[in-house]
Amino acid sequence: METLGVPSRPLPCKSFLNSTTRTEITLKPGVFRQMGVVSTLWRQKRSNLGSLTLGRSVSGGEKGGFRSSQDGSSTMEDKEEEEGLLLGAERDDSVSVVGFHLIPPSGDSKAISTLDKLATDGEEVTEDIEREEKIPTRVTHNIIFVTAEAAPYSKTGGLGDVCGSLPIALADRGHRVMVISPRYLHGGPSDKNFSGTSDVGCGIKVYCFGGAQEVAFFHEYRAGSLWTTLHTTVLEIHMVIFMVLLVIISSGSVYFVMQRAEAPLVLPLGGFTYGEKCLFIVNDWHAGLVPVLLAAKYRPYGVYKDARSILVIHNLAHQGVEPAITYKNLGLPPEWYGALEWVFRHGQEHMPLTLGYSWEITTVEGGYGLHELLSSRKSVLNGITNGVDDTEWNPSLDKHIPSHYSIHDLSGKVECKIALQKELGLPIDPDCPLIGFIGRLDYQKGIDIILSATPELMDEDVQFVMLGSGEKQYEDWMRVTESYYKDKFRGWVGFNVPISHRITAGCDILLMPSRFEPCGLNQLYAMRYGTIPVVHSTGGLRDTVENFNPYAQESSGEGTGWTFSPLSRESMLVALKVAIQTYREFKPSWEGLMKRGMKRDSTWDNAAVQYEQVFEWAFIDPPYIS
Ligand SMILES: Nc1ncnc2c1ncn2[C@@H]1O[C@H](COP(=O)(O)OP(=O)(O)O[C@H]2O[C@H](CO)[C@@H](O)[C@H](O)[C@H]2O)[C@@H](O)[C@H]1O
Repeated sequence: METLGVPSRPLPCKSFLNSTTRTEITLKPGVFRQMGVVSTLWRQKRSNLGSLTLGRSVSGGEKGGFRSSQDGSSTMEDKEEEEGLLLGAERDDSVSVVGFHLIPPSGDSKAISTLDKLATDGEEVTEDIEREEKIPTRVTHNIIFVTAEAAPYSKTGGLGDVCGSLPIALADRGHRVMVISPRYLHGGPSDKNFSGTSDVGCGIKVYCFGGAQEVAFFHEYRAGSLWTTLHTTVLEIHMVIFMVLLVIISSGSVYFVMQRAEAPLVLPLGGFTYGEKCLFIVNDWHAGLVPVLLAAKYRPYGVYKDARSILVIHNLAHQGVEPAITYKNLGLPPEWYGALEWVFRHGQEHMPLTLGYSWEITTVEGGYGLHELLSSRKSVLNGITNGVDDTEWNPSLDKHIPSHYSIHDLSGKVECKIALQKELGLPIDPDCPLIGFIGRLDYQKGIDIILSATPELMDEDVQFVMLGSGEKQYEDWMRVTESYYKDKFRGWVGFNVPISHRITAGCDILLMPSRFEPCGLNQLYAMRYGTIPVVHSTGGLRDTVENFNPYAQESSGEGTGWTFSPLSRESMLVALKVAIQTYREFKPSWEGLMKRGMKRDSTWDNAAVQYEQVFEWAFIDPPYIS
């Protein structure tokens, strides 16, 4: 069998960006979710710099270093770079490459060896660390997150939150974690999110859409510990932001570039690479080709033969459906077409859903055409509830809110409410129930239900604030409604993280009538802030919000909010009115609701433990090799 990918001799590694001229050519803010992407792209006049791609063909492979070929294949180049660090392969007993070490260009024998540092084989047992409250990690892995968004670098919704927090939680549990995400530059203030990253010094070339896409990697090492008071584990997490340097023909190709799986093999992060015995966590459709690439382009040549991949579905409704020609443009082997072939059916309506999301997506209503496929894979389909990043969403530390508070002293919450009313120009009235909504303005979030119920809701003595952006019809509706109900309604059109924190802290009730909700984060944040969720009983909302029962526990009550079903204007209004009445007339019950929500254990560490269980299962079966 031809073996590709991992050079047996030192691999050149040098930045494309050194000694080059960059010209900014395109600027188009990304609408990541619906595929309209693209970040700022750079055109580069390149000098004769080293490059690397891996792929199927090995023509010309008798030479030394890698070089790319037009069909997406890889060849090796004999020209070694005159400057820069070289990488030497390290192999385990089965001669599989498990990592690389750095060799100075001079060939100095004092190369940095990784053998004693590198945890690549997924079998290493971590040392017993003093963790009083955490379930200890049994096995550590080299984990590669591939994602279109990762906060704080980029975020348009919950995907950014998860991929900003879960990697840190896993790193804190002893795993070596890398996050690969695009470097979106828009020429606006958000560009500064990337200012802490620096050029790794390794570029690769990816052939797709009929041309070479030159990719540079930027890196930021994030150290620290979420649990510094409990123990002193040093986090090791590498944020790898890549930048595509040539014109992208198709907006989706930026995601394809993101998925080319060379980064663990070529990037000498922290002095050594991740190696090929790693675990890819690929998120949503943007990263969905990684398992296909592993199986079709790497494993047949012995590369990544011990790697595993896990697809995390955050939202099945968005699938990045492309015309068939895209497959050819990606340069994937024709025999693998069947792995991707699927015809999108337009116009599917959602029925109200009643059980957890991992079950919902195996049904006709929730599967968006993939229910049969997912049903056939039920044995490897698991549902994990997201967590709350305590460094970001914590009412006693939150840098975005005017007063801090905790379960032991709630007085700051009313101050947050008053400040919010002031900021929004609403009448200041700490006793008036203040209802909030935060989210994308689209069909998933049940905005149409809110729209139909608002006139009746406005008959009540309440205030209502909505923060969101999305479909223009709903944005327009928010503006009109605000001008109509000046003393009661505020519609903040836009994406604004600080305001989202102040609404979460200042409101009494958070409304989420989502048509479907894979997990949902805002209800978790709300409960953490003593804000009572009123939610449609679906997916993750149903899993996380416990319906209020005032008579339980010898009349001291139980539950953390209200869940209503079916999804209709009427049932939502009933739930809201009961919540409003409870707020006004049953203060002790309300405080009980607040405190139970605030006490909920929603740490990312909990979720990370469940992910580790899935990792364990993923490594039991051998990977598919064609
Ligand atoms: N206008 C605005 N301004 C500021 N912040 C805003 C905002 N609109 C939304 N946000 C923020 O974006 C995030 C939204 O996360 P959600 O999980 O609620 O929904 P989303 O549908 O994006 O995520 C998908 O992925 C996540 C992650 O798995 C699942 O929880 C979810 O069910 C699934 O639909 C929250 O942090 C929220 O505060």
